[in-house]
Amino acid sequence: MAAASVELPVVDLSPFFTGDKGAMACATEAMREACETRGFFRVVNHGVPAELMGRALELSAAFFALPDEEKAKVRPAEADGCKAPLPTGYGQQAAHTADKNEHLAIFDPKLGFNAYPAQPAGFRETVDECFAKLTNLGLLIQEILNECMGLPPGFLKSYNNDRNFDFMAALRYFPATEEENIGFTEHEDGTCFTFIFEDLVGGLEVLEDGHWVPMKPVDDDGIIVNIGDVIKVVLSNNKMKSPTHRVVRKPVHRHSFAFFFSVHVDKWIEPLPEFTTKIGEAPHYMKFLYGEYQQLRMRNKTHPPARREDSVRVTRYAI
Ligand SMILES: O=C(O)CCC(=O)C(=O)O
Ligand SMILES: [Fe+2]
Repeated sequence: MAAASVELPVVDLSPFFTGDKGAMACATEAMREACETRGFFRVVNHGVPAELMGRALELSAAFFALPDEEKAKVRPAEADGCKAPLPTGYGQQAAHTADKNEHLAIFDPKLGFNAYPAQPAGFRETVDECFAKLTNLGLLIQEILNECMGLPPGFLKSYNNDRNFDFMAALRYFPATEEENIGFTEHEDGTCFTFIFEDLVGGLEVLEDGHWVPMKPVDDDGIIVNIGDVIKVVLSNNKMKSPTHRVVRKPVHRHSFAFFFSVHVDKWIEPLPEFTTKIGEAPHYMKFLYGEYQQLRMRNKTHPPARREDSVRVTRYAI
């Protein structure tokens, strides 16, 4: 029997735009609770126009519907010399991997890494606008998380004030077949946190108490926030959750956008004193270089280990 779908806790961000201090405190508390219990929540009144997200999904559906030869042309001008930390442009998961999706990766437009399709018209402007709006939302969520974690004001911002490693992916999942339906294998995100917005097809699932629980597709213009390994597991020394999730495929194509709020690859990551020495707790992770972790995670995709349990996860650094 299929598990009942979960409705994520909703955090209304409007007080942060109106300046209502009491309501800001309530929203912060709701976010803290969601981060500590589940690591997934939904934000509404977040400042990213619903019309913009809808347009981005429509344009990405039109792009992914193009013939493969057309899509394959969307590569950075100097594919070999491109200094982007991860592959940019169009990509499809390799046939030998379990994941069955295709994607278009977008970095901050000002870095010059991006390749955009010529068709459909308006694609570039729309995704660039999404990137800018989601970056602003990321900065706001970072500030609220800073408060949730009880850190000195502005700590997370100065911990990593380099936004050049954030990126966004437009994703399309292929329809399920009789034999298999994995769209994105189970994983935790390696980010600080991730934003997801999607069409109404569904398929995102979260592992809770050993069971896969489907998430109801968001139909209220909300954005899903998913806490990642950096802030949650490591900086907070496991106080906050970095949930295990996956995407299962449905009878029809599914479209989504994921925005990854990340850190500089040269950043050393380790549990903060606020969550260890200052409270008399032993660190649960050793110090590691973010870029190394990211590269090992990429290898999970390009050279998947024979046994799923051998995939590199943040537990590699667990003490
Ligand atoms: O497409 C989605 O809804 C989720 C994708 C995801 O989990 C990821 O890109 O890390
Ligand atoms: Fe994910």
